[in-house]
Amino acid sequence: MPSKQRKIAMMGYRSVGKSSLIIQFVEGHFVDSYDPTIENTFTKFIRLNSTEYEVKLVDTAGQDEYSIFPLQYSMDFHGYVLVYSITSSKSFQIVQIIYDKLLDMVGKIHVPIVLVGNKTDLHLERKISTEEGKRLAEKWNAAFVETSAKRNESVTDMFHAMLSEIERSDGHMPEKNGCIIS
Ligand SMILES: Nc1nc2c(ncn2[C@@H]2O[C@H](COP(=O)(O)OP(=O)(O)OP(=O)(O)O)[C@@H](O)[C@H]2O)c(=O)[nH]1
Repeated sequence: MPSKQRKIAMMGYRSVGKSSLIIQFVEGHFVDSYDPTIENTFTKFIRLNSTEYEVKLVDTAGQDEYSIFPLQYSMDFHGYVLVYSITSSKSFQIVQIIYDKLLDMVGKIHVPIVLVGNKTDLHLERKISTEEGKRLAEKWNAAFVETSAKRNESVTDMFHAMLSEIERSDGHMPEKNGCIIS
């Protein structure tokens, strides 16, 4: 069987770790330096639940409250990973603004989304509790994962959760009562 093609956008405030999560997942290492992204696309083949996927991950430029939702990300995407850093309240606000704009632009009631709280290794600097993240994901009917790109914690789970959300919205998986990995 040919592999299923999936196109996923990574969105969120600046410096929350979008590129680091993708690079950890695709290349298996952590980049300590910070190089702001304009746009990059990565491809990875994954086997999950006996299905072969060709996953295209689009790493987008960090957004803020003033950014206009880029039109090109409202079409042809199967799912969205919305990332904040658990050390940044601002990034948690921004992810909610991005969500509202995304729903307006896509024009569908349900969009497959995984909410990701990254940088769990920085627990002494934590500003957003796991509970707050979970509550927001429940409100959106999205999956929720806390990750550390640095320590490679739950990074694979997070991308698998994204593929499962997409299958679910295609009607290929049972309805869930909140998919939470933390
Ligand atoms: N401690 C820690 N640092 C991280 C983690 N993930 C990313 N970083 C660091 O955070 C900084 C920003 O990471 P990026 O992956 O470039 O963030 P980004 O969201 O792609 O940034 P933009 O391109 O500006 O949107 C870098 O210095 C990373 O090394 C993590 O899990 N833990």
